[in-house]
Amino acid sequence: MTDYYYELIVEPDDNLEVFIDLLAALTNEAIEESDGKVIARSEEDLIDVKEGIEKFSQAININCTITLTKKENEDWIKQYQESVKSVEVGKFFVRPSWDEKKEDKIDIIINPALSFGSGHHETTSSCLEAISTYAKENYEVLDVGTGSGILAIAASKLGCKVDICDTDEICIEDTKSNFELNNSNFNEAWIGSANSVKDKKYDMVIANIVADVLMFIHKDLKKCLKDDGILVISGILDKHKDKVLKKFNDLEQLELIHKNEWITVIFKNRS
Ligand SMILES: C[S@@+](CC[C@H](N)C(=O)[O-])C[C@H]1O[C@@H](n2cnc3c(N)ncnc32)[C@H](O)[C@@H]1O
Repeated sequence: MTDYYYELIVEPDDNLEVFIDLLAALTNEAIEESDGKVIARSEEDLIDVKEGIEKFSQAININCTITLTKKENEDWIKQYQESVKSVEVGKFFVRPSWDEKKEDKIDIIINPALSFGSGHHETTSSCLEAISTYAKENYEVLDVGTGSGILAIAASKLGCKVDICDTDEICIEDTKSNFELNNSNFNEAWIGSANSVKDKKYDMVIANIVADVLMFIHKDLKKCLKDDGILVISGILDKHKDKVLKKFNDLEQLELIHKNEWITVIFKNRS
């Protein structure tokens, strides 16, 4: 990338379309139309293009304001990368791959992508806290609605054996890539939800979805818990807290984490 680029702004009093066609013909760069102006930007100096347009506007007798400015080139990729922040939560340090890891924390790499779960959202960070506190080595864990896979990766880095599911196929693909990126392993992955679990029972089930879906799949979540298994549910706006707690009152509430308007609840199955 060069240190500078050139911006040519052409503002005719009339017949803008003709000037758009001319500018498109005179330069290989993408051009932009905005508020009666046509703009070209290039790392070339565009002086010849400017002169060509001046001659043309004189020839067809249309008054045209033409400005050519040399501008400093920004490093957009660097700026974008700097806008994606790492986040420290519980035992974990979640970072994009271009940031340094933190020595005293468990490293999780998540690069920005379409799937939900960068660690910044209150619901994800509360679940990471819950995993920090309640997940134990060799636990069988199911992550329902895995998104980017962040929670499953966190559990796997604590020595748990994780299964993952999401109704969105893209999330399953993203999660698989993120496991690779983190040199971690999962056990089983499927497109779908907790109702696909047949006889398996888990030490811990995590579901960061939304209140109505959690209530809808309540029986499926409970069914795949071991007798004293831990259930973490999140994605619940505090205005839905009472109805969700009522639905899940067949489990013992261990903890409720409140972050801004979001709540996360940790339950223990009643044997
Ligand atoms: C809020 S994101 C959570 C992502 C990640 N687990 C986290 O904590 O950041 C919710 C995810 O649940 C998935 N989802 C929605 N309904 C679901 C259902 N009934 N069963 C499984 N996954 C579901 C969505 O596709 C989405 O990826």
